[in-house]
Amino acid sequence: MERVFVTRNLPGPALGELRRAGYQVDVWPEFTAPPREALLERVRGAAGLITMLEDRADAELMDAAGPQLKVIAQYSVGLDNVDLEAARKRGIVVTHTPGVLTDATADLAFALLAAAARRVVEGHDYVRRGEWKTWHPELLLGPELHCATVGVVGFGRIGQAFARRARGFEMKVLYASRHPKPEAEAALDAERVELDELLARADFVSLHTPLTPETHRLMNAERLARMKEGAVLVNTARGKVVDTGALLDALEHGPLFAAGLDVTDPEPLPADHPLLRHPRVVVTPHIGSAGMRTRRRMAEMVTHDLRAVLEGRAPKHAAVLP
Ligand SMILES: NC(=O)C1=CN([C@@H]2O[C@H](COP(=O)(O)OP(=O)(O)OC[C@H]3O[C@@H](n4cnc5c(N)ncnc54)[C@H](O)[C@@H]3O)[C@@H](O)[C@H]2O)C=CC1
Ligand SMILES: O=C(O)C(=O)CO
Repeated sequence: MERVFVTRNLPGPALGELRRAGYQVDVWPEFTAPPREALLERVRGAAGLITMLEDRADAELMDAAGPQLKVIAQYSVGLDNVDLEAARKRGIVVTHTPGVLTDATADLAFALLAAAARRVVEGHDYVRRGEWKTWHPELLLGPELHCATVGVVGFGRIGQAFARRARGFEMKVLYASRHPKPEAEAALDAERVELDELLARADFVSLHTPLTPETHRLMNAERLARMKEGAVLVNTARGKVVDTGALLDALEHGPLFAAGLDVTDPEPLPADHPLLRHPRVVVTPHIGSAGMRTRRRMAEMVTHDLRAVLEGRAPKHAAVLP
């Protein structure tokens, strides 16, 4: 019986189905990720791994698993925690979950934009503190969403889905992308511009690139300083795409009005982190894809692809096919 190690429990029936199909499914029982030593120990002898954020799937892990390891099925679309080259060299297939989580993540990005701009969390805290004494024309003013200009950085699946939501609010869409996207441009009446121009013109900037050496700290002090006065930054990509210290500085002394962050650096963000003391920073704990239906479908995708590899068929969502 082939063994599969799963680094956290998954919602829905997918793991039960994998067991019924004859696999020995070993699930890490805790809510937090396995510590490194435990991870290296538990992967030993596995033919397949289901990994996710916080699991460093590198050469050391692959070698600790052993030569029978055929597939790493990553329970996310982002693959920045997986060493794809190491997998390729060892003949290990890597799969992931593109597409299925696009709408859930775009929904959350838009929710963060609305919450940060219109001060939803700040307003809630204000009421909870018992400070709501009267209606006042100057209470908690924020920038308008409708008819604003939004800048989308990384115009792939989630970036375009976010832009579709922005169009529903009659926003003008600018995008920065390595390659032109003429079809999406036409459908969304979007304008491709250089990143610096986007930062100078957009009222709201939403980040949707993968984390790569090129996008690491893409939003550094210099770029944050180029943003429009009163702008709002939304990050549902990866925390390391933004320089956290520079972000705080841009909020306190620079042009930024507010930020909505689903991903942070560091991540998880400690409760005493200075970002959480800023009244106009809204943080969610990396829940972009956490729609109930989405997370079940992600579980189906990883288990179906994992079985495909172990049973000699082609997986549908391969990032590495040696
Ligand atoms: N917060 C969350 O829970 C989630 C976060 N994500 C993050 O969102 C990312 C994007 O996901 P998808 O849209 O599905 O990927 P995608 O591959 O469809 O889109 C990414 C786009 O970014 C572009 N890009 C890459 N480097 C760039 C650069 N330097 N400048 C401008 N554009 C650049 C790519 O060409 C591509 O068009 C994932 O890699 C992941 O890190 C994804 C899902 C959930
Ligand atoms: O899919 C991803 O990349 C995530 O961050 C979690 O769904």
